[in-house]
Amino acid sequence: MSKFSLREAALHILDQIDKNQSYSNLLLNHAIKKFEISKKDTGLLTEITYGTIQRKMTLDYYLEPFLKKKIEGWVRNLLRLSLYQMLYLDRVPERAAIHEAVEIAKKKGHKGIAGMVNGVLRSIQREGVRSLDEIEDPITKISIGTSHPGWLVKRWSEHFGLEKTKEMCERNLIAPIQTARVNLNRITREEAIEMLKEEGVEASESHIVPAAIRVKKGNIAHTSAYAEGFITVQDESSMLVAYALNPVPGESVLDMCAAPGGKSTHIAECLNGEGEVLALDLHDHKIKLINENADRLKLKNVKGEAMDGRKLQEHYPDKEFDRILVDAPCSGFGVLRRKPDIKYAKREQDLHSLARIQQELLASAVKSLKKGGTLVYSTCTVDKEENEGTVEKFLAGHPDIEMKLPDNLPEHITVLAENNMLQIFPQDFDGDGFFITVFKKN
Ligand SMILES: C[S@@+](CC[C@H](N)C(=O)[O-])C[C@H]1O[C@@H](n2cnc3c(N)ncnc32)[C@H](O)[C@@H]1O
Repeated sequence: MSKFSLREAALHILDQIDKNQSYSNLLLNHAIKKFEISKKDTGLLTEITYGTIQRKMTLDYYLEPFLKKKIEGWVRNLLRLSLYQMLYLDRVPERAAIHEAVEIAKKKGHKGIAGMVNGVLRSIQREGVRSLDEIEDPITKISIGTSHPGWLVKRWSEHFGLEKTKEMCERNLIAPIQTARVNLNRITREEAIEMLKEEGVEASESHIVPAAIRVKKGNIAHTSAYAEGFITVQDESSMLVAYALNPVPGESVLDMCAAPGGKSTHIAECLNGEGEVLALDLHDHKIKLINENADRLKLKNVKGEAMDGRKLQEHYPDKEFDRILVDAPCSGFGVLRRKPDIKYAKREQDLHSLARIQQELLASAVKSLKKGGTLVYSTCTVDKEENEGTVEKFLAGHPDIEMKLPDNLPEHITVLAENNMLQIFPQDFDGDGFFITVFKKN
């Protein structure tokens, strides 16, 4: 048995995020190994860690009246994760959460800290927390109530209105369902569901995306159906991108920002072995991920190459592609349910520089697109500057480019498009927030 408890592991992850700004998902996998967390405890560790990050600002609001002085570092994180359990986890008794917190405080600090942690948590247990109704300003109320930085809530409410912003912020606190793409060249969805059932995973067909299944129980990443390449873990919104690109067997396709290869492999599946996908990303270690994914799925027509997409013509001066996907680097605000730390790490000025890179990538892509070819621009974010803004600037500089409504998406998705641009919100159908636009070169 590990000599570290799962709450110590959770605390370690929270501290690492503060110190190194590392990503929670990577840290979690690392901590499970480092602290030898059992399979049984992994679920609770994930819930406590993600939940505490998700609700950090709300927890701080509740803690504030009980703190006599400013507390930072590991002690604040310990208070946050303990309060999270007390307020949001029915299956953890309050006294167990407090007892564990005091034990950790004794082990990591000294008697004084343990006494303070005990005092704060017991007072909250006795007196309860203050109401969010004390906050009058509506933006601040959403910001504190759903733990999204004030500048982001303000920006979103200017872009989408207060109601939609509130809905999105609330939805961002709910864990997403696990979905997978079935490699329809090899098996049907029914067969995939049957295979998974034999391995203890319960899944059903998605009514949103034709290749998708939704998991109700179990983890598909540990099944042989996954290991042998029958399925790929992918969000439903993300799957829509390859549909929008609509590649036809025999074509040559460029995926300009491809790692870890979720969409490159989907495109290759659509090509059914006829045609090629050139999958670029910046560094060799990322290309390795694309190649591993393609190998697992037994796809022979994906070629990974480390390259800055903005320098494509230096490497391939004469090559032209039938279809190009620019699934651009972005702020990632559509995936806050999976990567909650992003909302605190990003600053507003980061979005301006991302928008510049997105425009440069599109400008490079279009140079290598055949006449009559299709270009798709997508992001996993919900932001007008990076999405509509980037598209408008791109169109203004490229009179030979025309935007069109994606014509290969299910109708219940196409209706969400406005001015031919598709912005999916996490509350639309439980998929990630995504933006998809299709262009034609005349
Ligand atoms: C949204 S992710 C791509 C996800 C991928 N399409 C998938 O579905 O698995 C964006 C990727 O763009 C890459 N990237 C950033 N700047 C780039 C550039 N100048 N050229 C090529 N790739 C770039 C990042 O390394 C990152 O892997």
